[in-house]
Amino acid sequence: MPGNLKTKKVFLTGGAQGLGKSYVDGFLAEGATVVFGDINGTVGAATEKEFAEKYGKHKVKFIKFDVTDGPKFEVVVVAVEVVVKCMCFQFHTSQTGVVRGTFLAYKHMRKDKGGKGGRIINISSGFGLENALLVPVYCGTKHAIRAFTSSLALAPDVKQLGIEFGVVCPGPTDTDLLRHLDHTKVRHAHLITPDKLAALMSPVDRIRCGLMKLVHLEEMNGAVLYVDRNEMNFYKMEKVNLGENWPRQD
Ligand SMILES: NC(=O)C1=CN([C@@H]2O[C@H](COP(=O)(O)OP(=O)(O)OC[C@H]3O[C@@H](n4cnc5c(N)ncnc54)[C@H](O)[C@@H]3O)[C@@H](O)[C@H]2O)C=CC1
Ligand SMILES: CCCCCC(=O)CC\C=C/C=C/C=C/[C@@H](O)[C@@H](O)CCCC(=O)O
Repeated sequence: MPGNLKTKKVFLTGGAQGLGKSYVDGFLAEGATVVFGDINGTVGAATEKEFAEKYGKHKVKFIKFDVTDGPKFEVVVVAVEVVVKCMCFQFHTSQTGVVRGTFLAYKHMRKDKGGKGGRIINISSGFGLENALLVPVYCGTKHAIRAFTSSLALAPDVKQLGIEFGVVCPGPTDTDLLRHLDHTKVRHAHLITPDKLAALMSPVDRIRCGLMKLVHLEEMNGAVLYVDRNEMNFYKMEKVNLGENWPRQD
């Protein structure tokens, strides 16, 4: 359980804007030191400046990188661990980045290899829990992220290694992703008008509250949080995978 975050170092990806930026803000507000990466150097630098003014220069650092760039990702994760030697959270915006980043963080945090343990939180979506006629590819990647992370949480040695895995599944949220949705790429786009979509969105703060609730769980391993403007619930994965984990433990 992280308890007081003042001594914690948090690492996030996709932190320049939108939900990632809001998460950076949430951790900084609780006193953590945050390193965040993003592919967008201009917006990332502006976000770093904004938070450095609000929370202090030494509390926040931005690194421009693409989560699909393996070698750079490794350097970033290693650097964070070496510099701060403490727990690490991470968030990703692409599936390749999620898988690679999760294994890198796992490798550097595991206690049996000299790490300090920590929590790895991946960002899925409400579409990682249900099907989505309009965006099947996106939906498939979000299911993959959710299932990948929940499957890692099943490992019998996680306690011993000091690592916990959790997932956040936000509902529709007011960020550029939805505000600037390219309707030509959405299948059967007539089924949802921009007005209807806008009415469903939560403010980013609402999702950040959910994330911080997950972060403060006494035991986080295996937690899957769904949060939208009306609901904030932890789900048991049995609901999604029909009650079976493979291989079965009977
Ligand atoms: N906005 C929404 O309704 C929901 C969003 N999500 C998820 O939350 C996450 C964040 O989404 P939003 O804040 O809405 O999007 P956004 O588009 O506002 O922000 C995404 C950030 O990720 C960065 N990024 C993109 N590709 C990158 C890469 N290869 N390497 C490093 N950084 C990269 C972008 O530069 C940007 O700063 C995504 O995983 C999204 O699928 C989940 C459910 C709902
Ligand atoms: C319970 C509902 C929760 C929904 C939360 C979300 O994740 C909202 C995101 C909704 C739409 C996202 C669309 C993303 C689209 C682009 O990546 C686009 O290029 C998709 C390509 C088409 C496809 O996925 O098949």
